[in-house]
Amino acid sequence: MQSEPTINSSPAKCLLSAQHITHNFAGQEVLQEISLQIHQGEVITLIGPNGAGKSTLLKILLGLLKPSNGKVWRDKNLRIGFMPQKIQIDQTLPMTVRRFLDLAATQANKDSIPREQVLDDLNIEGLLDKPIQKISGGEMQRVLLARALYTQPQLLVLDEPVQGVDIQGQSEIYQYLNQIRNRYQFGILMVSHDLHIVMKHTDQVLCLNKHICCSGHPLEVSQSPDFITLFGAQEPGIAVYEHHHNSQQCEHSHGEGHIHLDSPISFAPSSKPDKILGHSCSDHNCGCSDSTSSNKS
Ligand SMILES: Nc1ncnc2c1ncn2[C@@H]1O[C@H](COP(=O)(O)OP(=O)(O)OP(=O)(O)O)[C@@H](O)[C@H]1O
Repeated sequence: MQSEPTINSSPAKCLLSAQHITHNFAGQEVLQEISLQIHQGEVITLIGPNGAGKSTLLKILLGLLKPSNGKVWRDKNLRIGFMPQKIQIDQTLPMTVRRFLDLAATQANKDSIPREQVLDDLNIEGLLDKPIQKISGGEMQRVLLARALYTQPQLLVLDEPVQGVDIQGQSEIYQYLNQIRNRYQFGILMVSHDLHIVMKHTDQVLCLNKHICCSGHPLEVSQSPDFITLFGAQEPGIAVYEHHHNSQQCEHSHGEGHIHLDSPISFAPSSKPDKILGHSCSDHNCGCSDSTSSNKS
């Protein structure tokens, strides 16, 4: 049984819950009986091979796709910042990065991350007046992340956020996500193929191959036979992040007065992003079981 995520020893608020999601495309089953929950301040990473159903599951959780069966519940008025895997923009559309970001901007509130800070943190100021079609793949990832943050999210949903980013940039993005999660208590759900970096910056790993093969703390998942079958054993030199809890307080997930930021991350102009690239909660009651939106078909 998973322990409840805590912020200052109080159970963290559930942001989203999916129960028994199944999905078929033209009669072919691509998701089977998926259940999960995401809480405030929690990072869940979805891993799985190509075609495992990761993007399909995200679309269902976001409400962009109706599942063939199952229910998705979202907290009332939940603001979700979504970073898609890729985005198609017409080459002839006259659109600067600034305009692209402003289209996503919503009214700031006292708990939200300031837009100027997002631009500064992600080192985007120098890109603002460029046509969006002219920026590099790695720059685009930073712009897409900034766009997701401009929506003042309570939940960030990131589909392969480091795709196309160089190794240093990948590490910077994951560290940055970790910092802002600690500071603003977002929930984060992300898809990644990058196992050992992800392991360091996630609370729960959910390993998907149409169904949930294994899930839980990164250390447990990395030793699970199902995980090893899918991804192979982790090399001895790869350190898996250990996240220590006790029943009273979480060392890493903190509310006011308990913020532990790592050293500030800077996305150095010299780092030229180039071409590179949970748990199953069915047994874990977070109080979200009252489903308000049934998508049963
Ligand atoms: N709109 C669609 N119509 C029919 N089949 C689809 C559709 N979208 C996805 N699929 C199929 O569903 C399966 C899961 O696709 P999905 O994109 O969710 O996988 P994924 O885990 O995100 O893969 P990847 O790691 O390659 O991005 C694949 O077999 C894919 O071909």
